[in-house]
Amino acid sequence: MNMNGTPLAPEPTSTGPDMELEHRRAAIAALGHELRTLVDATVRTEAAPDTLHGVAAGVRGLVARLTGRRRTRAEIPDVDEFPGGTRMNSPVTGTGSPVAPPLRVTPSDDDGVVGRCVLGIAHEGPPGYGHGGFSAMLLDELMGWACAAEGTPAMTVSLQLGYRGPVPLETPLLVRAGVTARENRTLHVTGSIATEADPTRPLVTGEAVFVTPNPDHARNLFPGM
Ligand SMILES: CCCCC/C=C\C/C=C\C/C=C\C/C=C\CCCC(=O)SCCNC(=O)CCNC(=O)[C@H](O)C(C)(C)COP(=O)(O)OP(=O)(O)OC[C@H]1O[C@@H](n2cnc3c(N)ncnc32)[C@H](O)[C@@H]1OP(=O)(O)O
Repeated sequence: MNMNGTPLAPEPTSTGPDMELEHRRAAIAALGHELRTLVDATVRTEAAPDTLHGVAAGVRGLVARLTGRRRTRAEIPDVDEFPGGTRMNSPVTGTGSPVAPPLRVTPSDDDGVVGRCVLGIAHEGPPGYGHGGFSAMLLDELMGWACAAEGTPAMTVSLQLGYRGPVPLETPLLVRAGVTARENRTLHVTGSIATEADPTRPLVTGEAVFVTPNPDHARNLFPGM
């Protein structure tokens, strides 16, 4: 199973096309890391309006430097592995994403998968706590990884959450997900979010149904697959 690594990808160790891929991923992750720092600084700053206008102009200049071909809707980038692997710009796991925490996914000691991340002020709902929608995103994503880890990539058709306690920001979090039952193309998945410091007290629990699209449907949905 492919894992999402640390914010800055490791130094390339392979040769040829693999090295080029690692270089591209490292560059995407490096930009993502700086953008997340910018996002965090942006949502925290109390700088004067003149400073904010100056920074906005600087950012406009940076956007103009991202020239060349842009990927089209539904195109699968060559740095990605789909389905069930690295997604550099995923809003949840993507090390290149400005908004992803990003969630780092590893296999669990027991069945299923584990995700680790820290939410920041950019992910805030109630002051000091994570937005409930972000909790849903973390769980939905990790549940998808649990399906993929079993060799059956699938899409969410239903997701039910219990919010038992607020999820603290700037606190290491432990997300868990595992497939509990399957019937043909339908998978039942459960998951939870807790803090690393208190892993047995779930703050959010989830139950979901995932379905692996039939092959014709999958080809229609993901023509680039
Ligand atoms: C082999 C190709 C694999 C293709 C790759 C597929 C997915 C890969 C995607 C990501 C995997 C990678 C990593 C995971 C990362 C992130 C996870 C994020 C997850 C998401 O963010 S994902 C976005 C939100 N998600 C949607 O956008 C789905 C909208 N949906 C549909 O596009 C269709 O729904 C579809 C295509 C899923 C199935 O369509 P279909 O035509 O293939 O299948 P069909 O309709 O026949 O249903 C088959 C059986 O599911 C049962 N069923 C249906 N709905 C149900 C419900 N609500 N509750 C309980 N059971 C339900 C039926 O009752 C039937 O059961 P039965 O067979 O027993 O009668």
